Parts: sequence; C-alpha cells; structure tokens
Amino acid sequence: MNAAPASAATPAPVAAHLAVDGLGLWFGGLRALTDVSFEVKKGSITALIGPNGAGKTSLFNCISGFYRPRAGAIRLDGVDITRTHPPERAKAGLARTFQNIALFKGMTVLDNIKLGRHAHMKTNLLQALTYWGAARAEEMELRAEVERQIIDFLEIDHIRNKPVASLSYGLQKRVELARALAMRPRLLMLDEPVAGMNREETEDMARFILDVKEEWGISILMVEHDMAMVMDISDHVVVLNFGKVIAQGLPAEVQGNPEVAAAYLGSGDPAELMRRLSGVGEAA
Ligand SMILES: Nc1ncnc2c1ncn2[C@@H]1O[C@H](COP(=O)(O)OP(=O)(O)OP(=O)(O)O)[C@@H](O)[C@H]1O
Repeated sequence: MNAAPASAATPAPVAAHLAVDGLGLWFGGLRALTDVSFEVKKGSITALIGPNGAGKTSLFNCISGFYRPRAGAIRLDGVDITRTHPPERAKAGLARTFQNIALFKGMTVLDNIKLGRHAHMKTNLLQALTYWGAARAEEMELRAEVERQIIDFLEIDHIRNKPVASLSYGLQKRVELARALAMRPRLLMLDEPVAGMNREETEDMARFILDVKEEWGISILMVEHDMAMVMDISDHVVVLNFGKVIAQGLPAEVQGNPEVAAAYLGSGDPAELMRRLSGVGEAA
C-alpha cells in the first residue's frame, strides 16, 4: 500500500493497538490460516466474521496464545507477543471470554470475578504467606474495586453472592464478561458474546460491550455470528473464509461486498445468508 505523504493538515493515524501480520497456522496437512493480517485500532470494536470453519476460533486462539502460529507476527502496542504464553499476554493486557462459558459454576459470582483480578495481584503466594498483612490489605482493596466498579457497571449487584450455576444463561455470560474486565485488559477478546441469547439478553450485552469501549476505553475484538449485533456496534469488520481474509472495512462496506455474500452462499442456505448479512431474524 502506498502511504500518502504526511502534511500538517493530515490527521495523525490512529495507532494499531493489536496488529496481526501475515499469520499462518497448520493442523497437520490442513491449512487453517493463511497470511492473515488486520489491525484493531485503539478504542474500537473489531468483529471477526465468516462461515463455519473459516478459522475464526483458530485465529482467536493464536492471538490469546493457545495456538502457536507457524508464520507471521502478533503485536500488542508494537510489542511482539507471538511467542509469549497466555499468562504473559494477560499481563500485557489481553483478556478473553470463551464460546462455551468457562466459569466455576459452584462458586459465587463475586468469587469468579475475583479470580480474574488475581492475574494482576502484586502479592505472590510466598509473599502472601510472609506478609499476610500486605496480602490482606491488597485483598480488601481488590474487593472494594471489584464491587464498586465492575459489579455496578454490569448491574449484577443483586446476584453477587449467588452460585453461577443458579443463574440464567444471559447472566452467566455477563459474569464471564465481568471476570474478563477484572483482569483490567487493554484489549478484550469476546468469543461469541451473544450466542444462545434471546433478543433482550442480546441487546443488553451489546449495550455493555459498547459501554466497555466508550466508558472504559477498552478495545474489543469479537467473534460473533449475530450479524445484526455485529453491524450495529462494530467499527471495523474482518471477514475470514477458508482461513484467509477476504474482506475488511466498515460494516456497511462488508455487507455490500459480493465476495462476502459468495462466501456465505458457499457455506449453506442462500436465504439464511441474506438473513445473516442483513441482520434480519438474528438472535430471535
Ligand atoms: N484442533 C484442531 N485440529 C485440527 N483441525 C482443526 C482444529 N481446530 C480447528 N480445526 C480446523 O481448522 C479449520 C478452522 O476451524 P475454526 O474452528 O477455527 O473455524 P471457525 O471459523 O471458528 O468455525 P465456527 O464458526 O464453526 O466456530 C476447520 O477446518 C477446522 O476443522
């Protein structure tokens, strides 16, 4: 791409928060990702879409460190994190939720959320044993912070002491978001945040995701099949098909892209395609 010459009138480009550059991933002989490149700008919502088997989860797993790509690089604020392990990425500011809720179902909402924050606690186990007072003070500080900010923000105060297993699916997804927020991420990765939700739960979650971006200044990368929600709240949409980026841009640009339509057509029912791309009938 040719860069335009900078001038005093040219606004400074928005820094790429996350930059994925030329990523390649193989499973044995299967090429799951080929030369995948895109960026997540600071303070934006980027959606990753594509038909089933397109490579979205594989890409998510590369970014969060569960898979090691064979080619390419992943940079967070310019720092190469391609070879780092998931806990190091968490410390660098990455947090994620999972397609299938990954909470401790027998524990309370509050305890689940606190587990997220523990990723960043200053006091390690040895220090905690030696300096119990400091650990205790930090624990209290943590509790106050968790209670005040995240629980209030996500409107889950009334269920804070309930076991997760007793909650509706929509509330469990909200608790998972709360736990990810407790990790104090700079980039939050959401894997199908509204999958399986009814319309009301979907609208609530979409509002929370927007607020996470706008009020907390956290950048978001999400995989989602609910096109109405994707087109509604995303700033940038990246489309994968057979492990390759086939289109990216503003939601409206992607919606009108014939290659995107063809990709979804090739994957199944044309009527379903039109519903998906127009966002009609999703998340009923
Ligand atoms: N652990 C694995 N071992 C072997 N092949 C895999 C593995 N995980 C994914 N694949 C294959 O890699 C390709 C991409 O799968 P992936 O799950 O990333 O797609 P996806 O876009 O997330 O699909 P969906 O929307 O159905 O979740 C598929 O062909 C899939 O069968």
